[in-house]
Amino acid sequence: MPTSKPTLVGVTGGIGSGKSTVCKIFAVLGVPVYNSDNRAKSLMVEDKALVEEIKAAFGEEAYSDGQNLNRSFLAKEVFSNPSKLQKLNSLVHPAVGRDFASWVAVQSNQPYVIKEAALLFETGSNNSLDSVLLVTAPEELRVRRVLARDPQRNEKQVRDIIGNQLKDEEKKKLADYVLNNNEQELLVPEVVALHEALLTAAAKKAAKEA
Ligand SMILES: CC(C)(COP(=O)(O)OP(=O)(O)OC[C@H]1O[C@@H](n2cnc3c(N)ncnc32)[C@H](O)[C@@H]1O)[C@@H](O)C(=O)NCCC(=O)NCCS
Ligand SMILES: Nc1ncnc2c1ncn2[C@@H]1O[C@H](COP(=O)(O)OP(=O)(O)OP(=O)(O)O)[C@@H](O)[C@H]1O
Repeated sequence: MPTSKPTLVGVTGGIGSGKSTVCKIFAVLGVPVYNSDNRAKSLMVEDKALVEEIKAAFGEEAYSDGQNLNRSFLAKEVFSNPSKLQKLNSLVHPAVGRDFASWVAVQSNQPYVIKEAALLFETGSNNSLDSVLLVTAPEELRVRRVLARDPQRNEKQVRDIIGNQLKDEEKKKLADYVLNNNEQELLVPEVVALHEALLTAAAKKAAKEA
């Protein structure tokens, strides 16, 4: 039954696991999805204080024409340099956290909503969610998918990104649900089954709080 405060579900997974694909199916089922990666990129352009902090830390080159996020420059800077990545994370993640809270505040009458993020356990933001679904796939399949999807990245760059993310074995210990997106099972029925489980969990939580 819909509540005024929705249950908060995280969907995470390493690069190329298929979490965006899974979230597109949840969205078709009517579940509101907050895409942290996309929102982060918007905030890195729209949030003036954040823009100034990024320019101060990474130089004017972080923006092409002074205003468009220079993603390829930043990707080269941070994904092969953990301390630079940590610096960028420390600027961007608090802004995303505030933006997500404002988004949740206007999601009334929803049983549950989804926060999709490449990094959830790594940032500790799982602690403010009710449950987390981890999407996994074998690493070699993930690398192949990303190289096919992102022609601008080479294999070393993809493996560097993987190296900056928590390993699936560690994430599995922290996740409430795991979806193995290894292309051996049909994805849509698996997401529909998870949707039903999440609706049941949200209804139980709402009944307890009523
Ligand atoms: C460095 C940036 C500009 C590169 O942009 P680009 O379009 O090339 O890559 P994209 O954002 O699509 O990221 C590619 C993949 O890398 C992984 N990734 C992104 N940010 C991070 C990070 N901080 N740590 C580890 N992996 C990351 C994700 O799996 C992601 O899907 C961008 O990734 C970024 O701003 N990252 C820092 C902010 C962040 O942490 N965003 C994600 C969570 S809010
Ligand atoms: N079950 C599947 N069958 C076939 N292709 C798939 C499947 N799942 C994902 N893909 C493809 O693999 C690629 C990576 O998937 P997706 O973009 O959803 O991953 P992601 O986890 O969101 O990655 P990133 O962290 O880079 O944003 C996409 O091109 C997608 O179409």
